[in-house]
Amino acid sequence: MKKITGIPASNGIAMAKVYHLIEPDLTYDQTNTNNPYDEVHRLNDALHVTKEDLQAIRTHTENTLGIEHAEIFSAHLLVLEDPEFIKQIKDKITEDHLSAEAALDEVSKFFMNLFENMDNEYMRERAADIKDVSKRVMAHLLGVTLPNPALINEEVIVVAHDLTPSHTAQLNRKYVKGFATNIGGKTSHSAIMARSLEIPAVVGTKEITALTKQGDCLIIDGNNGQVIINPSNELKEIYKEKQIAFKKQKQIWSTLKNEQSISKDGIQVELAANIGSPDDVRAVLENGGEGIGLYRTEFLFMGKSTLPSEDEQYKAYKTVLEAMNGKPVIVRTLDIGGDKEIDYLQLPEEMNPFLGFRAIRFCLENEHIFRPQLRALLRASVHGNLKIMFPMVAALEEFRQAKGILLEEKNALQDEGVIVSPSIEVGIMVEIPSTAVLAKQFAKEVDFFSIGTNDLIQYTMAADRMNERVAYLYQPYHPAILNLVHQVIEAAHNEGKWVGMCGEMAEDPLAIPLLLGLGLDEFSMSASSILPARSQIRDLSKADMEIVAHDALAMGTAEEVVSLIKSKLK
Ligand SMILES: C=C(OP(=O)(O)O)C(=O)O
Ligand SMILES: [Mg+2]
Repeated sequence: MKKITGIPASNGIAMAKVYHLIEPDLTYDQTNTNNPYDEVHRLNDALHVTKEDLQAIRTHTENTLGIEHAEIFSAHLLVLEDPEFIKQIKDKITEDHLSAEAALDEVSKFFMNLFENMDNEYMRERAADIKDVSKRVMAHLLGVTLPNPALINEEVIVVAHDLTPSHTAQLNRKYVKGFATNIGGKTSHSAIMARSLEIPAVVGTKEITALTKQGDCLIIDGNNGQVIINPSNELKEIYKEKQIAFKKQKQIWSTLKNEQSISKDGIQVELAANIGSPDDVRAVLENGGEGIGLYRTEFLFMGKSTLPSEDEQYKAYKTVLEAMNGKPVIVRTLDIGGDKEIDYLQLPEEMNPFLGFRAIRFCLENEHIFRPQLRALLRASVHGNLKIMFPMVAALEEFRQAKGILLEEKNALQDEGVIVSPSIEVGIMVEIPSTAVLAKQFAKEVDFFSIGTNDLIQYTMAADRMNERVAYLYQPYHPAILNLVHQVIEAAHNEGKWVGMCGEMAEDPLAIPLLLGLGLDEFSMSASSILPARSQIRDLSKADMEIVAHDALAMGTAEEVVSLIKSKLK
């Protein structure tokens, strides 16, 4: 038995077998061969088993996650069956006497290069398919096993160095009972995903992959970050009790499902949810969400091999708007970059991806991707209460340009006779310090702000949100952050605009009293945090919290702020 501690990322307790989601080393030594015949034979075998793997994954994915998620594997099968691709690999073996591994590597790199440089989006996307298929064939040639998260069919806790959003998109909630990762923080996407799937997670453990092996028994406590490897029977019993207690607490919270989010002294706020796909709406409604405060649309673009069409997007937005039945739904336009990669877009690697070509910067330069998304949103707007939000806005010109494109598309649709809602609010995320500092000027032009503290904290403190070594500097309660939040709320209220927060800070029980005191109008969080937050707010007096917040703004360190809140919450 061994205990380690990581960063608690999603509430709840899980106990199950370890499933290692670890990418193996695919480097090879042998580059030449004296037996081309044997090498071709090895290649044929590897192609054959890869095909069987892909067919099995496709069927399983289709049955568990739906046909849309399975499409990517059909595209991969097409690559595998491409006669030209296979012929060239075999020629390299028979004519140049390369080993099967070297021949596969050379030919797939050649085709990837060719497709990446084509002036055709569709062909560029094929490069990502080739990369994926070659990886599978290579693994078979080397006799190593690639993880296939889509094939999990028993209860497990996924253990990984990190979980990419495309990995998490393939996970089946029925079987995956929790995550534990080496790296990441509370606001890394694996953590956010765990919360939206409502499964316990502990991230940033540094060494969980090294300390466990496939099939070990694991307990993770997402409430305090504890991870126990191969626990004693006694400890298993203790944790079973804890699981029961947590369930009971959830039942008490559930009585607040249809209640208002109103403080002890009668001030009402809105408790909304962050979602990543239409499937998440069910949990929002079950947890008494009063709206969607952030729909992260990038997940529509991930876990597949091509861009989603305008119609596909329209259907997703319409589904969410209809399901929310007139409650506000804030849809954020595509926010890729940073840790959110989309393979088929083939974006060049950057030295500092979090400071690079991402989100609104990418969309404004790729109108062929931005405009269809805006059209899909405008068309869907008649099905509910839509608000559109632009991510990572650093300068007023970006907002003006994005809004200009939105208006052009609105006019174009109306000219085509399409009805568009006349009352769509258009706002921005405040997640870059320049925008928080200039909130007064922005507030004259936007309809609302939603503060994205996940990024605002990392940019203000210059501390990567993914890096557990600088996690000590990633301080939501730092007076610098509180002063920025205060400034944004004041600027908006002076212009009669409202302010929400969709960063993870909005669900933090220590931050909620301060945010209420600072006058935040809307708190958007993972669905499972809504009821505990409602319970907390109903016990707080806004007038008292205004005094606490005022004192906190004048403090010098996060530690002082935390002691202040703790003393007031006793
Ligand atoms: C909500 C935010 O956006 P994301 O976590 O998707 O970057 C944020 O930055 O706070
Ligand atoms: Mg962000």
